[in-house]
Amino acid sequence: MIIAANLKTNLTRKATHKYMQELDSCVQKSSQEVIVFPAISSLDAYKTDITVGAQNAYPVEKGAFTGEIGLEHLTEFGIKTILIGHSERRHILGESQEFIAEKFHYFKEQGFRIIYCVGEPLAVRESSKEEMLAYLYQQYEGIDTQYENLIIAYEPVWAIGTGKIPTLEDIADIHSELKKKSSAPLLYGGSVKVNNVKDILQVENVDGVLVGSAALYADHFCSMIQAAEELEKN
Ligand SMILES: O=C[C@H](O)COP(=O)(O)O
Repeated sequence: MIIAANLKTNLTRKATHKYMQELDSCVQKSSQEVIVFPAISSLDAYKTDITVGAQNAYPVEKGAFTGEIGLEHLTEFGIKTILIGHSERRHILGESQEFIAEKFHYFKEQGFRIIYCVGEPLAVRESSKEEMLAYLYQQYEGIDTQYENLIIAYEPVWAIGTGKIPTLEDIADIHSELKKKSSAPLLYGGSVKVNNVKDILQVENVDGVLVGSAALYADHFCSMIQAAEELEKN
């Protein structure tokens, strides 16, 4: 399974080094694929089996894009994994589908592993299933859903950082619909915690999880990796 941590705007470089060190011993004992997305200023060439990814980068090698980083900055640390389309970039930072697709194509051309996020806000969730799926499918526009290095993460916006999650039946239903769009591994994200990860990982068509706040503590994140490990052994 794929167990990913998005550290967002948390953990300094020093704290991230400590975090990676703590996590490393956990990952050594596991056969799960573990990916960590540190804050941009905490990117580094970590000596670890954990895949380190970028939460964001501008689709350019380098240039005049104040406040952004480009391919050159990722290459310095051997980073070949990137998160694209996260709801915080769509809804807080105002990234359009067109720009997200541009980023996707740039990093696809560079052969990056892309974790591509889709998800609906609460108002859309409360509309009909058809409207909700239409909203989600619009987030696939301009994206190569057959890209071999693609992982998709379904993250309902209203479940992110709120402690609310869809029912397991709803996750199963939406994941089965999304699998029709792409056979890429499909992660669930949004309020995944130590106490619900096992149930979520057992839902059909859930190939892993993308965890935010509950992954900020290495021991909590490690418990989630162990939960996935136990499920695979049984
Ligand atoms: O990328 C991760 C998601 O936004 C989930 O965040 P959360 O686990 O804090 O709800």
